[in-house]
Amino acid sequence: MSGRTFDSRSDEDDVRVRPGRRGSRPRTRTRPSHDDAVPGLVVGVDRGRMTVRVEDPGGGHVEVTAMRARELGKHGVVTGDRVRLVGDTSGRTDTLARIVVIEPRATTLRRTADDTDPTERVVVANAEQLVVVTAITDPEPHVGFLDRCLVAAFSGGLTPLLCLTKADLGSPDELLARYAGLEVEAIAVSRDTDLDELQPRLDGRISVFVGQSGVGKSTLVNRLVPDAYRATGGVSKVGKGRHTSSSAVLLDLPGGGMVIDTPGIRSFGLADTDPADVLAAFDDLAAVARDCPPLCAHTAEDPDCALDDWAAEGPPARGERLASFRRLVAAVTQTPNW
Ligand SMILES: Nc1nc2c(ncn2[C@@H]2O[C@H](COP(=O)(O)OP(=O)(O)OP(=O)(O)O)[C@@H](O)[C@H]2O)c(=O)[nH]1
Ligand SMILES: [Zn+2]
Repeated sequence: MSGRTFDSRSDEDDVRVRPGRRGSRPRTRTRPSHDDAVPGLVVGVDRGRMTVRVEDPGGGHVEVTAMRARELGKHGVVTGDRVRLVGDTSGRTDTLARIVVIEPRATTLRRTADDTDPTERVVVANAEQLVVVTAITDPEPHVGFLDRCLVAAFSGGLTPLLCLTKADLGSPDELLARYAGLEVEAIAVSRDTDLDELQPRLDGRISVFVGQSGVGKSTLVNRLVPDAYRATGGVSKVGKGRHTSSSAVLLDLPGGGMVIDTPGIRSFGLADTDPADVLAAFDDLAAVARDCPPLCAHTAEDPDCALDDWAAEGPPARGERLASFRRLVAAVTQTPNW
């Protein structure tokens, strides 16, 4: 009698549906479905080890140490990523889980690694707001840095918020005037006054804080998140606090919401960002720019840029807004002065 015996399954049978629960998805050897992988939020990354927050059945959460599974290929995992884990997700000491899925990112904060590597990399995922911390004085504001931060926010889908520190040392008016045309929200704070204006803007949202050295960012984060233990005043941060890596760390605000502090991220080099990404963040200008000639780069040198007519025909505020927009577009192509 010819025909197949029970032992003569084809290779295909091996990778197709195994008999099992009705309605279950086909399981294949090559592409595991990860239906049973556990969801988590990456709260810190340190030399290839991720700290991932996973809900526990009791309504709290545990922090699980995890590595990236090889199947993710080149896809990096960053703080703020929503991921799925397999393996030991108990969070017990000396256990290690594997990250098998990185969920699509709602926003991305990108920058170049340093002045020798011109590739933009994602440094934080899924933050809603970019809080750009700058001192009114001591150190003097670095406007190129601020402009590039704003571009990074606009092009990555984050809402920027300027936080001007050391308000006890000077007036914020000059800085504020510079950003008036952009309609970017700004708040002045100082170490000795309350944070009543800032706090409601952070509640319930994920905000990533960036700032150059000495601006008072650690002082501020410590006040917002009392158990953050960020080192201040130039003291080394290594060994202080729960997370000791130099990468971005996610911290819970007592009133709800989260802060992502970025101790190792003090500059923003942009390389792959396109001026069109900046334009997309300015609804009013983008609508006008539809009348521009093809290939118009919307700079002051483009002779028929529709934005020039729009500014000339309206109140002076339009001119300020256009000038600010063009400054940001120029910042995209600037070589950063770190
Ligand atoms: N006058 C004044 N000084 C402040 C204020 N906030 C912070 N400082 C001082 O500014 C210095 C820098 O503060 P940090 O909080 O360490 O600044 P940082 O931005 O974290 O800088 P790094 O520690 O280099 O990362 C410290 O000497 C602080 O005491 C403020 O509101 N007013
Ligand atoms: Zn144009």
